[in-house]
Amino acid sequence: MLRWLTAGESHGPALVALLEGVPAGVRVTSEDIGRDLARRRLGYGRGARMAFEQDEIEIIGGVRHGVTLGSPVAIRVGNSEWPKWRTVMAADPVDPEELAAQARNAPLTRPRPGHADLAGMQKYGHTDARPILERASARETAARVAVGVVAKALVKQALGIDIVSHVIELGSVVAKPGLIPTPDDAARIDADPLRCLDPEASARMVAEVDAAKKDADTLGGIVEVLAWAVPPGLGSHVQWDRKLDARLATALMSIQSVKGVEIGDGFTQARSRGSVAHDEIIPTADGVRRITDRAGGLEGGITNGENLRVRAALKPISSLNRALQTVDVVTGEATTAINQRSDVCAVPAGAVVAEAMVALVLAEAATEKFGGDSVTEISRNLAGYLDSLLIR
Ligand SMILES: Cc1cc2nc3c(=O)[nH]c(=O)nc-3n(C[C@H](O)[C@H](O)[C@H](O)COP(=O)(O)O)c2cc1C
Ligand SMILES: C=C(O[C@@H]1CC(C(=O)O)=C[C@@H](OP(=O)(O)O)[C@H]1O)C(=O)O
Repeated sequence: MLRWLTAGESHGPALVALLEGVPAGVRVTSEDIGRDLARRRLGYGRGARMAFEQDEIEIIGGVRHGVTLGSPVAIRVGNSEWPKWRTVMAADPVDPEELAAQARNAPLTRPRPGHADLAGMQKYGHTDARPILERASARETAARVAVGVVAKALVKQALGIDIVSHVIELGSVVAKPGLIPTPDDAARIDADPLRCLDPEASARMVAEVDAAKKDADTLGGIVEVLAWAVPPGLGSHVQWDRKLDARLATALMSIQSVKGVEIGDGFTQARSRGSVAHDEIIPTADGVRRITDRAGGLEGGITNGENLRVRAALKPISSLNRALQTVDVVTGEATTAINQRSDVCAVPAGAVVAEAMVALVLAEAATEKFGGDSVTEISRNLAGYLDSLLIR
């Protein structure tokens, strides 16, 4: 069983991630992890913090000389800005006078609508949003991307699966419909400021970000993730929590600011007649294939041998310079929300995080089906399974 957890606060010394159940023989290095963490920092509309803060990566268990051992993989993503927060975020008690002298320790009593601030303060009994926002922050997604790199390497090396993502909508701009990125498009997508495959839409997205920034406003959007060469048979129809579509939806919905998930063309399918909603099956020299890809490669909670295609909708960032109405939780008075530095738009970064989440779900499902002790064993079991398929 593959399982993972993260820990750490946004302005703490580091994030850590622990991934257990990784088979032996996956080739992965700190440099590979650094590459995806750098991709997560990019994207037009990200705030100043992305430029001055560095992720300091250290693999602290489970890998030897660039190859996984089969033991738990532990990764530390250190935060280069920690010295500035050493007192405010200290784990151990600090001198109260020293703490009081820190401007950045001033209680945050004006919760932001749309962030975890107020609900978290109510739930955990705080009148300062700091203890909530530190963990709610999407800084945590750096740890997910770090373990996602291991999951991507596992599914690529054991099963030949490639995962790509792109931005298909940003604010009111919609990329040309039907653009399906292949693994060969990955570098071109990364080079685009919005990670969009449609250059004309990308230019309009840049203008939309500029306009939102000028208006002290923020934007959301929709990302799509594709997994190429997924074998049929991952997931299962037999129980709610074994269905792969449900597991993907949970994983994607858990990303900060994601409010909608779509499997394939799910919402369009719902508005269509059955005769044009499904992917008809035809015999070909390469085996049974689908004429279209509306189901996103999933039927009955099981991969059907076509490419996997899922989408996640991110709401606009909730920290606005044009601050929204709120209540000061100490005085009870109406006021405006905390309006500290923030991203205008984090949709391109959200796409990179979504890739990691899809990789983690696929890695879990693949090790379930094909065994989880070594890459060689998984590949051999996959080959045997494909050879023995009654219907191909
Ligand atoms: C990559 C990424 C970056 C984000 N950056 C910000 C930000 O700078 N400011 C902000 O208020 N919210 C940001 N968010 C969204 C908040 O973390 C999120 O809205 C908050 O944790 C509440 O969770 P919810 O929106 O899922 O309900 C970001 C989300 C992602 C995925
Ligand atoms: C640090 C990251 O994203 C942060 C996510 C975030 C939020 O509220 O989610 C708020 C911002 O942090 P701050 O309020 O300190 O400027 C982002 O910079 C990151 O992605 O590495």
